[in-house]
Amino acid sequence: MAQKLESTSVAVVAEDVRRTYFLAEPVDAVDGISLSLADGSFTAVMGPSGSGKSTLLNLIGCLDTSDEGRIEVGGRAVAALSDAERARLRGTAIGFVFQTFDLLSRLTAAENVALPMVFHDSVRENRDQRARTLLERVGLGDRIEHRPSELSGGQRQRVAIARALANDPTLLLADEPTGNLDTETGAEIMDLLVDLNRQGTTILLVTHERTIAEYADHVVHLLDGRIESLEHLGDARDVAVATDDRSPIAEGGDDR
Ligand SMILES: Nc1ncnc2c1ncn2[C@@H]1O[C@H](COP(=O)(O)OP(=O)(O)OP(=O)(O)O)[C@@H](O)[C@H]1O
Repeated sequence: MAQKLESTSVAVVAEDVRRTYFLAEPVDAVDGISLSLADGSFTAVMGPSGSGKSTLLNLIGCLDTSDEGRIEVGGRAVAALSDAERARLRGTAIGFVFQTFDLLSRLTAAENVALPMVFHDSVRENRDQRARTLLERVGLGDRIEHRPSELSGGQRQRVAIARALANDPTLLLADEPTGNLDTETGAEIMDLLVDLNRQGTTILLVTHERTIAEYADHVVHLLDGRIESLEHLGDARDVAVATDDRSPIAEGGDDR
């Protein structure tokens, strides 16, 4: 088992990460979390409201910075990066999908998807072509010129996923991506995420729904900003998630 872990490349490492918010009184939103996600893994983060799920995701996604501890994404320690380097890492290696889709309402689906490519490819034709390809990949080849208001919730989330893939990230972070969708549409979005994961994208997803978490291979349960437990689902055989000592968390599956 240890051998398998050593041979697995790691997409994300968090070591004793802490984030405290100071309002009326200090809140330890993330209170010493250590975690390592293997390349190509699919992990869900669950926990009650306020347990630190979104804060953890935002720290890993370089949308926020930790007060203590170390986070590495794709082998790069994010604290050591300048603001510009961190923005570049966020814009190239990481894709984000949010509950509220966050599309620009005046832009078409293709324009929304092409937007993050502006800084990476100066040729408009290339961007347009890639946006079309990505929209086809998420099953929206016939909705390329539609604006968000002309799309269903599930279609909007597909556009958001295509946009998250714009710069070919290795890590996809999804915060309650099915939270605004009915059960059936949510299941379609999860099938799409499973497909992307099978094609190699590492996925870290926040959800409060057990049925959604069960699409992942691993579940991290948070409570009060700490990891309460880790769970390996189905036939997840690799030790894709490990805590501080990087040792296997559970009977990881060699004998399942
Ligand atoms: N910007 C902020 N300023 C102050 N406190 C914050 C801020 N963001 C989060 N918190 C607090 O940090 C704690 C963790 O919040 P977080 O949003 O990470 O929880 P969560 O598990 O994602 O919750 P939910 O399931 O309700 O979205 C909560 O107590 C919250 O009130």
